[in-house]
Amino acid sequence: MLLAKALDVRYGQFRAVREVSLEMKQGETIALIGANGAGKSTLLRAIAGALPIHSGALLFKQDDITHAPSCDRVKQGLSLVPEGRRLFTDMTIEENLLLGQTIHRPGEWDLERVFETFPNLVKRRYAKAGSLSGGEQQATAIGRSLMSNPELLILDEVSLGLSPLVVDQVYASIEKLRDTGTTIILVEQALDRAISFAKRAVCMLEGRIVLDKLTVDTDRHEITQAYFGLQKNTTQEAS
Ligand SMILES: Nc1ncnc2c1ncn2[C@@H]1O[C@H](COP(=O)(O)OP(=O)(O)OP(=O)(O)O)[C@@H](O)[C@H]1O
Repeated sequence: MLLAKALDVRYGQFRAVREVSLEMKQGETIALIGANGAGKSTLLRAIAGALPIHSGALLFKQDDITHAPSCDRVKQGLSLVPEGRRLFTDMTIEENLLLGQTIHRPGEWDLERVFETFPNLVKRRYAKAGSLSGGEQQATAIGRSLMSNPELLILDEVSLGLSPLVVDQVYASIEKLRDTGTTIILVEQALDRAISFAKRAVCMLEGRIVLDKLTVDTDRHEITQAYFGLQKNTTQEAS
């Protein structure tokens, strides 16, 4: 589904993502792990087309999308739920959700299904997004992505700023998506949650991937070592 070959992403002269290669199959779930500043958001934003790729190649369903604009990537089925949600605060939940549908990708997701998946949004359907709680905003941001009927859903720090109870609710929803076969890349700071959610753990350190393993083949200790750069590179083919 996704193939990244030696991706470099830069801010001016600074290489925030360095020679990252990653292959992902349909239905797979990856937890992207790493310390603050490791390059996770930069990588996800480059995959989604929100940042230019300096060098390397990116293929989605075998099409070269290295330099494709983000709207074309959404049309092809790739959708990012960005860190910080980025909702239109003066628009209602329903209006924000409908924005996800403007590209008219066919599929099973529509307003009704989003409200079924996130029942906490039903009562707030006509409320302005700016007046929502953090959890409601997160559910709206995920719902807006789902409205584009994505084949690859990228979730950047979905639990950021949410209370533990609300995080549980958001995870219950995205676990449903995972279990129905949606391909997901997720950035999650809570290591235990990341490991239990995803089939595969990919850890970044200073812009590079330093560990890439199936979660059944690794453990908290090994990931923590990679997270802090305390062991030698354990990147391997996870398939
Ligand atoms: N707009 C920017 N301009 C310049 N440097 C940036 C910019 N955004 C991020 N960086 C730098 O790029 C590096 C990677 O940042 P990035 O946000 O991708 O990391 P991250 O792993 O997502 O971190 P966090 O967990 O804190 O969100 C960091 O050194 C950061 O300071």
